[in-house]
Amino acid sequence: MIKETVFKSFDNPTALEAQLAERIAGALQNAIDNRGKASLVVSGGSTPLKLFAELSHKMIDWSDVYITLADERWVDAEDKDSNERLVREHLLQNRAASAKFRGLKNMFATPEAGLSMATEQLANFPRPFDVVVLGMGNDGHTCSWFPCAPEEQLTEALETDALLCAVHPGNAPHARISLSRKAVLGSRQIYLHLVGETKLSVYHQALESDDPREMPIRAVLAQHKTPVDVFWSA
Ligand SMILES: O=C(O)[C@H](O)[C@@H](O)[C@H](O)[C@H](O)COP(=O)(O)O
Repeated sequence: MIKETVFKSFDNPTALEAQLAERIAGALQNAIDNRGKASLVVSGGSTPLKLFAELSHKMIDWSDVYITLADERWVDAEDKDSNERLVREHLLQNRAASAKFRGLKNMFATPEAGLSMATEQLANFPRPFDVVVLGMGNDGHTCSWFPCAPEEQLTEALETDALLCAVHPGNAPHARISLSRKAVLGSRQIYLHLVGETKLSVYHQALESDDPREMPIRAVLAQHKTPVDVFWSA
């Protein structure tokens, strides 16, 4: 059984997005005030789009904010499945247009071949990351730590000291590049952003054991090093 930390519940996604955007913007500006720059890691998928839009209007010093992704599908940045495309279209808009975004996809043919270049792209990011926003799939994956990936790839994602890893999920489209567990936990604050009853029951199932191979989100929930606040809305 995993001991739950902070769980915030909202009646609707709009209320959640307003509060989470406020929290993230506050943390980023605080980092800039204290350390001169800030870093933000966001997830792709469908859940965070309105959060991105809300954040993009916040009045903070966006030109001092470095943004990257928790994971990326190995597709071109214009592809409909690209997480970078989502970030460009929904987050790097309005006031946030001046943020420094570095994506994870590059010109190499595979994520394995592109790992070093992607790692170099993140070299000047403030670490630990100030804020990491994660999503969760209905199979209990987060980032691209898929339970259906070959065992050695999941082991690598969960155990490597490297920043990034390559994953080929068995049951999800596209090869992926993903932050490792160590990279994600190397942050000041993690938010887990969940919407809907299905995600709530998957989350409760995740809390029942600490075996991350079955449900890799447990690798984030079953630790005490980095604070994880769960933001859930109906
Ligand atoms: O590229 C991705 O797919 C993500 O980064 C992934 O980890 C996502 O956060 C979850 O799959 C939830 O996705 P939804 O928000 O679409 O449910």
